[in-house]
Amino acid sequence: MSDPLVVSGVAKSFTMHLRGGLRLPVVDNVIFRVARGECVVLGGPSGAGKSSILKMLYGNYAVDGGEILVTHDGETVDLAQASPRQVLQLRRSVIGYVSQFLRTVPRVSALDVVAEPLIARGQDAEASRQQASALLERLNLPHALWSLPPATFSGGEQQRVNIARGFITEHPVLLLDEPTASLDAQNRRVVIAMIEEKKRAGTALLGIFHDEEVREAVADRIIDVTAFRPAREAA
Ligand SMILES: Nc1ncnc2c1ncn2[C@@H]1O[C@H](COP(=O)(O)OP(=O)(O)OP(=O)(O)O)[C@@H](O)[C@H]1O
Repeated sequence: MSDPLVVSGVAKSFTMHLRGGLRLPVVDNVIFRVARGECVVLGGPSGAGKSSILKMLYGNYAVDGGEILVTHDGETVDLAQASPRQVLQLRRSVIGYVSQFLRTVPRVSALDVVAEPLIARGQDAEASRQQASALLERLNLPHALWSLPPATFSGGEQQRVNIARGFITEHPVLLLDEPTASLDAQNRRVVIAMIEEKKRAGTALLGIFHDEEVREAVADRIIDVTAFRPAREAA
């Protein structure tokens, strides 16, 4: 059976249009795979390209070349070549993403922000809210906040809403961009346990974790992204 995520030969550079079209190569020949039930961590210093790789794998950044093969139910799609419509389909059913910061929607309660991905997939609204409640409870979000829009929440509270929203579905591939950066030790431990459960359920996880304790606890493998540093072009 193919691994859910196979990346090969991926390259990315940014073109700075406001600086006379200056080209900034970020990564080149990115190559790795993530198996079911495995948590692979992207490591390397600030600016090495870790977030850029995650964003390419979620279809937020276009790639300059290479393949991002995503396999689910025996069907393989090259996300690097996928149409916007295919990317949206993949996000709905195959690739989940916990970004570093929650994108808040005015007037939508924390509970509904968390339940929404299940409701969007056709699950009964009440059952979805119950699942959302269980996750918010587990992540120690005070009950008083559940009915409020998260825009005014603290960084750590928003991050816990974001984690609950990302973990509520059963996407076979889950991308995590520093999900524990604003959390206290108790909630970091909750997230570690939630990641372990996803692994046992067969999810392929790929994440960035600056917190060493979390990284050591969850990582099956650490990939040093500096291995994909592009050869600098002659000035
Ligand atoms: N949208 C963008 N436009 C221009 N340059 C960008 C863009 N996104 C990232 N970069 C550049 O790409 C390089 C890699 O950034 P990236 O955020 O992927 O690094 P990182 O390894 O995740 O860093 P950190 O650990 O600090 O989050 C940086 O030099 C950054 O300035």
